[in-house]
Amino acid sequence: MVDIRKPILVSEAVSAVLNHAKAGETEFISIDDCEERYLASDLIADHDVPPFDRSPLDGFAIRAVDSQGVTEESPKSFKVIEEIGAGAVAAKIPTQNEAIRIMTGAQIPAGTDVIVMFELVREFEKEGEAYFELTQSFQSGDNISFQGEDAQKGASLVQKGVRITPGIKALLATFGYAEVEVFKKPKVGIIATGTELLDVDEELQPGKIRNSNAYMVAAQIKKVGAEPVYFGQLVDDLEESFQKISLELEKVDYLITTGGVSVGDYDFLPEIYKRLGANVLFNKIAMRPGSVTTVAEVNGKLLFGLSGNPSACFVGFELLVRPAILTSFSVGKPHLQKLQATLVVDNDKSNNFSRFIRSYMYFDNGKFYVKPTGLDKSGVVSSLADANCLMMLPGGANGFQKGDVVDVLLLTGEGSEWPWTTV
Ligand SMILES: Nc1nc2c(c(=O)[nH]1)N[C@H]1C(S)=C(S)[C@@H](COP(=O)(O)OP(=O)(O)OC[C@H]3O[C@@H](n4cnc5c(N)ncnc54)[C@H](O)[C@@H]3O)O[C@H]1N2
Ligand code: MOO
Ligand SMILES: [Mg+2]
Repeated sequence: MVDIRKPILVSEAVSAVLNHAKAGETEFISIDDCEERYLASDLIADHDVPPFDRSPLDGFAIRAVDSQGVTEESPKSFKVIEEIGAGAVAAKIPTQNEAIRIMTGAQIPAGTDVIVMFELVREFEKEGEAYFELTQSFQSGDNISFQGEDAQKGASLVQKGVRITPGIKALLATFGYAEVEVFKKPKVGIIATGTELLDVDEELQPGKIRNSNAYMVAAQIKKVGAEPVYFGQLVDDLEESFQKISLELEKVDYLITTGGVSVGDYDFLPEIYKRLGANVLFNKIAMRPGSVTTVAEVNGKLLFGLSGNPSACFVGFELLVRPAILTSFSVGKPHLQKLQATLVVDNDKSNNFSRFIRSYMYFDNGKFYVKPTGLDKSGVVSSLADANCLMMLPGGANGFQKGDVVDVLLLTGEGSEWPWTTV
C-alpha cells in the first residue's frame, strides 16, 4: 500500500518554506561586476548632486539684475570677460553688464545667477573684445541646475535587497562605490534522477529521454541570481542516490533534485529523506502541476524535491525555490508578480487543486489578455517555450470561460509581496 499523502494549500507550502529561509551572506565586489546582483546595504548619497550650482546650457552667465527692463525694443550689450568649460571654475566675478561665457556642466560663476543660452543672443566684437546683445529679461535662478536638486547628501536612494540595474550602477558610480556590498550568490546544487535519462549530447535510445530538467533548473537558478552547481544525473538506485545526495548536500546552500518524489517503485527520494533524518515540510501540494513537490530540511538546509515532469518541475521552482532564494537576498517582493487578464479561450477543466497553466499574456487595445501556450499536462515540455506567465486558476471552481478575468503570475519583471492567500 502506498502512503496516502495529505495535500496542503500552495500558500501553506510557501510559508513553510519561507519559515526556513535564511538571510544570505554578503560580500564586497567591484562595481564592474555588480549588475544583476542584490544590494546588501542601502545606497546612501554621501554628497549633494549636483555638488555645486551648474549650467544646464551652453551660453552666458549674467546677473539677473542687469537684465531688468531689457526687451526687443530696448536691448542691452554685455561684455564677455572670461570663458569656462565644464570642469573649470571662473576666476573672475562679473560686475555690471559683464558676463562669462560658460559651457554645460560648468560651475555657476560667483556673482551670476542666470544662464542665457547662445541661441537667444546676438554676439559681436568691438575693439577685439567679445560682446553680445540681450533682448529679454530674466529672473534670478533662470536656467540653473541647483546644488542638491538631484539628490541630497544623506538620502537613502536605493534600499538593500534591490537588484542592481544599469541605472543603479550609475548611482553607485556617482557616489564613489568602487566596491559594492551585495549578497553572495548562494550555491544551488542540482541532481537529476531517473534511469531513463540521457544527457544532452547522447543519441535517443528505446525507452529513454533526454534530461531537460537539469538545464532548465540551472537557467532558473541563474535568472534568480544564484549559482547553479550541477552534480549530474543518477540512475534510480537507492544506495547510490543516497550516497550522492548526502555527499553533495554538504557542498551547497540548497539542493534541488528532480524526479523520484512520487509513489513509484523507483521513486527513492522519500526513503532518502528518511535516511538523511530530514524534516519533511510537506510532500503534497494542492496544485497542478507539481502536486508531488516535496520540501525537506536537514540541519537548516533546504532540499527541494521537484517533480520529474518538466512543467511540474518548472512551476515548483518558480513558486517555492525562487521566493526562498530572493528572501535570503532581502527582496521585499520575492513572489511572481500577480496581475489580472482576460481569458481568450474556454478552460472547462475543473479540478480540486489550483492550476498554474503555462500561458502567454499580451496587451491589446488597453487590456491584458491571456491564453495557454500548449497542452496543459505536467509531463509536457513544449508549452514552456512561449510561456511568459502562469495562469492561476483556483481549485474547486467549475471551469473558466472566454471573457473571464483571471489571475496571472508573471515570469519576468518585478515580483509581488505575498499574493495568493486563498489557494
Ligand atoms: N500512483 C501515482 N502516480 C503518480 C502520482 C500519484 O499521485 N500517484 N503523481 C503523478 C504526478 S502528479 C507527477 S508530477 C509525477 C511525479 O513523478 P516523480 O517526481 O516521481 O518523477 P519521475 O517518476 O522520476 O518522473 C516523472 C516523469 O518525468 C520525466 N523526467 C524525470 N526527470 C526528468 C528530467 N530530468 N528531464 C526530463 N524529464 C524527466 C520522467 O521520464 C517521467 O516521465 O508522478 C505521477 N505519478
Ligand atoms: O505533480 Mo503532477 O505535476 O501534479 O502532474
Ligand atoms: Mg515517479
